[in-house]
Amino acid sequence: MTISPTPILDDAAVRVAVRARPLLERELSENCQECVMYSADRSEVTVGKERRFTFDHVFGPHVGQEEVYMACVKPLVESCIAGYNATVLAYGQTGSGKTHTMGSANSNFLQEHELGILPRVIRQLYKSIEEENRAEFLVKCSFVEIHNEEIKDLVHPETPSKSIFIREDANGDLVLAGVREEVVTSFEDMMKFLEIGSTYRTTGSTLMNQHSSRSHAIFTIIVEQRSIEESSDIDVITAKFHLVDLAGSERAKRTGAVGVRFKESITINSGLLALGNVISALGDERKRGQHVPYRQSKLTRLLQDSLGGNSRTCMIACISLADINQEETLNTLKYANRARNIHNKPIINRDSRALQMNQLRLQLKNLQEELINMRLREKDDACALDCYRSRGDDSSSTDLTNLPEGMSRKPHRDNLHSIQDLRDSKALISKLKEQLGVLQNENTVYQEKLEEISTDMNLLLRMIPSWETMKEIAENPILFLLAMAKRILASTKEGEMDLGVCNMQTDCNIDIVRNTQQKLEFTCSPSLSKEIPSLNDQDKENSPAGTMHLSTDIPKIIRHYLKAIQGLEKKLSNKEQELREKNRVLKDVQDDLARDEKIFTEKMREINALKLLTRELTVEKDCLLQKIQMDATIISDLSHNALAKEDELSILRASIDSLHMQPQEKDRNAHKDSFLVSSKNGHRQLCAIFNAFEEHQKPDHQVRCEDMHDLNRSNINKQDNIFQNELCSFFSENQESLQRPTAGVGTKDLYPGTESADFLPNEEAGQRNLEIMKQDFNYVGTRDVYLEKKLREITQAWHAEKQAMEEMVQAERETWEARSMYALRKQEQLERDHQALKEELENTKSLMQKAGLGIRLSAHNVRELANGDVDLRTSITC
Ligand SMILES: Nc1ncnc2c1ncn2[C@@H]1O[C@H](COP(=O)(O)OP(=O)(O)OP(=O)(O)O)[C@@H](O)[C@H]1O
Repeated sequence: MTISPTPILDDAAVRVAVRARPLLERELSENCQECVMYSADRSEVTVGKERRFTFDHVFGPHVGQEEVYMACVKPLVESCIAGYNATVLAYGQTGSGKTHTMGSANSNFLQEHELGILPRVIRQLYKSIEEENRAEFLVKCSFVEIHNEEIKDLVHPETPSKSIFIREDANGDLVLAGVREEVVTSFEDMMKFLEIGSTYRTTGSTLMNQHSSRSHAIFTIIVEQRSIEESSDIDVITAKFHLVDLAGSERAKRTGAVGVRFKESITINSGLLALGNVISALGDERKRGQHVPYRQSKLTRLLQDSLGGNSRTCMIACISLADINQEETLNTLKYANRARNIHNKPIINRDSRALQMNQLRLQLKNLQEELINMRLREKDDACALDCYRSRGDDSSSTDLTNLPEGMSRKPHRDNLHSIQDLRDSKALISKLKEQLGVLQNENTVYQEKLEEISTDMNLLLRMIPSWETMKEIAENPILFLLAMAKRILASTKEGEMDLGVCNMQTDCNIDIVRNTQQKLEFTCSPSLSKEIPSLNDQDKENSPAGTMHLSTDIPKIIRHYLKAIQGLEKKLSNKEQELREKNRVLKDVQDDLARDEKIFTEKMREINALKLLTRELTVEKDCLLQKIQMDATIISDLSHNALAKEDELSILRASIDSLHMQPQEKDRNAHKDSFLVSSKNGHRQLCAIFNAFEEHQKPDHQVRCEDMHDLNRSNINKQDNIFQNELCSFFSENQESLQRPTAGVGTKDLYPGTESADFLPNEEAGQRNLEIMKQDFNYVGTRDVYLEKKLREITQAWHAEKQAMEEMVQAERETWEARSMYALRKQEQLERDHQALKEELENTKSLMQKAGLGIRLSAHNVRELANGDVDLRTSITC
């Protein structure tokens, strides 16, 4: 297997890469400019002029899919094969290239260089599995989306969202209950799953992206591997690889989201906001150790391990280069920058039971090796003795110089001892052989017991969820558990005691045991002293064969017993350590219980606070409803007014049309309004005055036509042609300056009281004439001009009023929408919080229940231990 034994990686920080996509055609046609720059070493990115950020990788618009994959994701696939969880997360504004980068859409029609991360991961995974010949693999996958805070199984779309829950399993890992994980055996099959899932993914068209993903998509690959190597010390390893394509952050104004899209937009943004809160709680130094709000949304709960947990994680922040997106780009980079400070705790996910079995297997192997070594040694010794004997039976004439190498060359007396030693060794070897056999038996028995215990524990774990429904358990759960525990204890103890007796038979000389028993009683634990009497029963049968001569064997026996005592002391210290361990576990459980109680109280407080908030919100909602009602009335009044104005306008239009169509019908009697002049318009109005008077046929006034375009027609000062010529040229030269109040020509004659201005621009006189005329005329101008002006004024006023009204209606509508959305969001948030709290409460309750039982059981076992009734190995904790 390719697994390194190091449990925790040095580099546990979340790695962050930034990828900028090139300008799209739409952006080019809008003349967008690039507002992002990158450093040559591909580690820095600058937005606008000032904001500079550093990341693990910065990919410009011309970097291809392959390069992004190799730099960011390939190492994660490798570590997944090594047993670590991994996550790749694409984040960014809508239309910034997340789906393109992740390759989470259908890849069937793409060319090799266009393939995104997902197909490449799948390909590499199967390649690595094929190359790996030291383990067998089982690969499973699932594909889900979170849309409007609901989880959907994309591979099995018929699964109702309501039956999908996020849960913690017995190991504390998060699992998606209700989502079916498919076993997949080849690259092609997994690509098929990806294709099916992406077909069912919720997408929609917005102004910013024609194929916008409206949900967060999570593709999970689970790799289970089992060692097929004899020497391997780890048996089963499981790693999860999450590939997450988040929905894009967006502004409804820019995407043009209304109705369903608008609602989606709100849930997308609130999911991303919750993710942002988690990132800042984990990444902000000042917030270290504070509560991380993983439960704020389903997305954050699902990604709990990926951010701050057991996973190696890489975030790819996708950005757009276009200056119209500068603000969003800046926000994305700030978001990503915070994620860089998150430190995860990745570990290899080993199966603890498999590990235990492995250790037992290893123990067995060591014992077998020991046996082989002993046999070899025995062989050598026997060989040496034969050699020694073959040199003569008379021990006194033996040539000791020819003894085999390694044998004693001491004096004869010592040699006799050596022979005796050799015999003893032989006996010891055979005893050891027996002991080894017994140990092997013991090992087998242990394994069987262990399996029994794990079966019982599994049964127990399976039964816990249906705890309350089973009558006999519900009536007395503790009794039930104790009965089970006793059964296991009894069976294990039986084997244990038998084995203990065997051990002692082979280890000890019975006579000596009797002699030293008293001494041992002072030094050994109650359980040990309990073991020794059992030998007394045996010695009666065994003593003839087992008796030794104390006078000759004392040093050996003492050595032997010292060894036995050491062994027993070792056992004792092991048991003491186990006891300490149990006490520690007990204390932990008690602490856990206290903490759970505290959490429980806090949760109750939170629930009460939430209830209060619900009441307040209900009141607020009622107020909002009232306000909405009022707003609706205002809007309908305003619409009414607008309709009335519309009618008024159409009447006015009709009247002006009738004026234009039937000029002969003009009311000639309304002369007060019909021939008026504004001298502000210069000589043109002079004409208008005279025309008007001519038209009006005022017989008592001498009408003199003063049209300056036809001065020859004028009979004023006709005798003075020179003056006329001068006047003519004066008008043509001073067109501009005449656009000011000018004295009316001959107004003295035309209208009594006015004075002649002698055709010269005489502002004062003109003004005076005008004032005099205004006293009699409401309006100085012709009737048509007057009506048109009036209409213009009314229309303008109406338009202004209409615009104001529309703005008011719009403002009211926006407030109304905002209020409704706020109320909706609050309600949803509340429901979510409520649900999460309920779940947490359930968890806490069951934890407390379990912890309580654990304490009682542990306490029970500790008491038994103290009385020396039970071996710690058989004690059970929940
Ligand atoms: N690196 C790139 N090179 C070329 N084109 C790209 C690149 N990244 C994105 N695009 C193009 O930009 C458009 C939008 O990309 P994509 O749909 O992946 O955005 P998104 O971030 O997933 O948007 P949403 O959040 O709305 O789903 C697509 O047409 C895609 O082909």
